[in-house]
Amino acid sequence: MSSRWQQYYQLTKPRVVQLIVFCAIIGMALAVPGLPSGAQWGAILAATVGIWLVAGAAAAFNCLIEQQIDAKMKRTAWRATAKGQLSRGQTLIFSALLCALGSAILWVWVNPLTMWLTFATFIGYAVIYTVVLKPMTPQNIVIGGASGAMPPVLGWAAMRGDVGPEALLLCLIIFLWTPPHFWALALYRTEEYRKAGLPMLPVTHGSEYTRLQIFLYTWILLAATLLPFLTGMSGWVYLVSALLLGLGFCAYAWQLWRNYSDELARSTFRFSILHLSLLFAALLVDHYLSPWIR
Ligand code: HEM
Ligand SMILES: CC(C)=CCC/C(C)=C/CC/C(C)=C/COP(=O)(O)OP(=O)(O)O
Repeated sequence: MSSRWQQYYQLTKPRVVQLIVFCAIIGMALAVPGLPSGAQWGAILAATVGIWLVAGAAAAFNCLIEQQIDAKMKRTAWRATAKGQLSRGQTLIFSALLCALGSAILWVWVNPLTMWLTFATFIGYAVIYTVVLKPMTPQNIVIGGASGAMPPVLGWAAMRGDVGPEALLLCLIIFLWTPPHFWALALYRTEEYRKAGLPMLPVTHGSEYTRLQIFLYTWILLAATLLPFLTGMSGWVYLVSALLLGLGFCAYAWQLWRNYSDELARSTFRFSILHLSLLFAALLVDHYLSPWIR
């Protein structure tokens, strides 16, 4: 890829968006009983591409708004917007084009509900979280996390044309997962956030309080991840996976609370990504295996 394309591509925060799209695909798979039919495969493809583009647009818009903040933090200073390699105008056009193209795909080949929900998610992250909440309150990622939690709802809406309780349950799981995911990172990046003037929880309330919050959230998250089994939505394969992953996350959070080190915070952050990826993979495997095992 030429370096200019690479710069634009990196603005879409590809790794984060990959997991977001994966969670949306699981939402789609769970909305269809059994294997999808020929026509459903078309909708799955269109919804995947549409959600991918709009999520990438939201990430690029975030880079546009945070150009100066990104330039102050080591983790983000390399971004083309922060370095001045891409102008505000170029970034705005790029984000608008991705958003328009993704929305059009969702409107034409999926359904209007999915388009509107995806657009609302774009506004939730790019405007409400980035512009309003992030510079204002240490609860920024708790409230703003609602938009990052939407992908299973978008996937479900794409296949069913409605918002089912099953999808809302998956949304709740990502919503509760987000605080320990982000605060683990914020713990070993506290000084960077302080310098950038952002009121992240470890900056405003200190390390120990943040670690306690992480520990409490991992337990609430573990309880919430049992709900798909308890409501009959998923089977034993999912339950065993959720218990192992959830207890693993609680164990990391306990260690982090009692014996803090930056290295442990980094490992906890990495584990959070593994946790969500495997939990959603387990939902998928369970969905196809359960009819044979029950
Ligand atoms: C408001 C909600 C969220 C916040 C504030 C947040 C924050 C962050 C931050 C700051 C990073 C960057 C780590 C780095 O530069 O090393 C990151 C990485 C990551 N996040 Fe999140 N996150 C949120 C929601 C999500 C959601 C909903 C997902 C997926 C469903 C997700 C998946 C990931 C992944 C996969 C990475 C790793 C990226 C890489 O390895 O380069 N995040 N997150
Ligand atoms: C339409 C749709 C599905 C949208 C999804 C929205 C989206 C991309 C959510 C992911 C959240 C995310 C990248 C947080 C990074 O935090 P940050 O922005 O504080 O991180 P930074 O410091 O790296 O910029």
